[in-house]
Amino acid sequence: MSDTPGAGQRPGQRPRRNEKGRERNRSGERKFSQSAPSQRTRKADPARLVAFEVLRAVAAEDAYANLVLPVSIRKHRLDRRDAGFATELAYGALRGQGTYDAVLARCVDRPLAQLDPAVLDALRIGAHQLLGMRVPAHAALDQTVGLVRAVIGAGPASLVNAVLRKVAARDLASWIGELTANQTDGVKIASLTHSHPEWIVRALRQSLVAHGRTVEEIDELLEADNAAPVVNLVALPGLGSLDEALAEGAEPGRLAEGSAYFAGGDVGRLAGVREGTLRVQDTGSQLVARALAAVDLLPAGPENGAVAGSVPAPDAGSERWLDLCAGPGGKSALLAALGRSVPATLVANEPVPHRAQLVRQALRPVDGGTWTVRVGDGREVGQEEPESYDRVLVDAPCTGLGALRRRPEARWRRKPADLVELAPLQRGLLESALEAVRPGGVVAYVTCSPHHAETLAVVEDALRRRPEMELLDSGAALDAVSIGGPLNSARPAASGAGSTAQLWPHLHGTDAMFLALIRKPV
Ligand SMILES: C[S@@+](CC[C@H](N)C(=O)[O-])C[C@H]1O[C@@H](n2cnc3c(N)ncnc32)[C@H](O)[C@@H]1O
Repeated sequence: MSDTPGAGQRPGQRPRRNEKGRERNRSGERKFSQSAPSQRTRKADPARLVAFEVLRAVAAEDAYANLVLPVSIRKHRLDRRDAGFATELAYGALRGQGTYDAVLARCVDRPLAQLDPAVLDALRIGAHQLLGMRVPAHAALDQTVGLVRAVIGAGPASLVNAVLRKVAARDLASWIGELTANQTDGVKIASLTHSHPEWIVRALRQSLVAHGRTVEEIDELLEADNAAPVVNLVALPGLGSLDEALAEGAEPGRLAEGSAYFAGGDVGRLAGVREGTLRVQDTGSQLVARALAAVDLLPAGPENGAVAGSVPAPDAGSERWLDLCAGPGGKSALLAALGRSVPATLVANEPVPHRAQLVRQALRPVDGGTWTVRVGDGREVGQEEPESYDRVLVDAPCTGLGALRRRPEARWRRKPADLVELAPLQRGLLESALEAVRPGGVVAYVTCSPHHAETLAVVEDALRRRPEMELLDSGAALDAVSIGGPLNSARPAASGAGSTAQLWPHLHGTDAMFLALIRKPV
């Protein structure tokens, strides 16, 4: 189905979309509207308007796309198909911004920075429909120009029309060929081809090598960042069930026990999700939490009894667990549920009050009395409660370079300076965790970034400062909780003892989670 008058649809009529939210293209050819400008679409298609609002909020208000998108979808009362189309359009335009801006720069007669930012966002939305989605060219043009006419004005609408016609003259492969024709620098080529900032391409190439992979994998890794991730679910052990999700078409997870992949749209319609016993959580996050919960401890000596303080007093024989950086509580909820059968009590620490509230909400389905939320700086816990915990998770604040596929705008917002700012915090948190863990207990240092500076460099520094600590075989610990066989994620330590582990979107279909398990000697 097309949405131009000549193809059976009146101006302003909403385009029809198929089950996946894609607009239908009867002929598959690229055609433009033959109607006079006065007859063309004057109203904004609500799905495109939603995508446009998301891009505007991201650019002008520093908003997070995943937070503003559902609000805008609700405001414009999009049905499921239109919501799918708006999501693909907004996220795709944000992810593809680097490549699309390079294309647009070839089609606009002035530097892009001199365009009205709203017009530039509309052009990005048009470019993604033309180059990244299979929207018929006439529909992409007519509807995007209609959007601009309705929300920005007639003058910009003509500019957008002229520019998008030039964009539509080639397909994406042909544009990339054109953009990279005279390039010899592999980083620049990958950056233009896969729409990542050059510094991130460079950092991810180095990360692959640092974690024992090869630089040749970079294209696959960057491609994986650009694919919309399927929603991963976890049923809290002993509390939740996958049955309803599986009945709704979810597929059983291939790597983590109790997990599933859900491509069926809004998870909020699942009762388990509403109750909090079935949670959206990346499989990589599930695996690192499970690895910490399952890894062997050494028995504490008799003099190593835990200090009470604010920690819930456990029964004799039970364990005390600490999640040092808990907000918004995804891993806390899984750990607390896993701890029920140990039994273990959990302290979930988070310094940001509204995030601490999210942790409480996440923990609500788990029996009260087995967990507490501490609101404070994790760097102080080690001194306040030395040698108090059996297992400590440090899911450190990081750049999130391993979760770019989930946060479409993040790659443009992150800066190399963030690494410098985060480094002392990451080191301070790991140091505090190593203080807080009891002899024979284990600390898991985790990031959703594979960047050398926030993974290996932090762990190697800590082990240099405390050579008595034992790096465990973190790769084997992940394999032990994998239901899909060995993950091949280990990087043996330079010292020869133990390994760190790194998961990858292009290999494991997970976020690029890093894990180092460190045991304190008895
Ligand atoms: C990567 S997130 C943790 C994600 C969480 N573990 C989950 O699975 O939902 C890092 C968290 O550390 C928190 N944080 C920042 N500074 C901190 C500090 N000084 N001490 C403890 N946590 C901190 C952030 O507010 C953020 O909520």
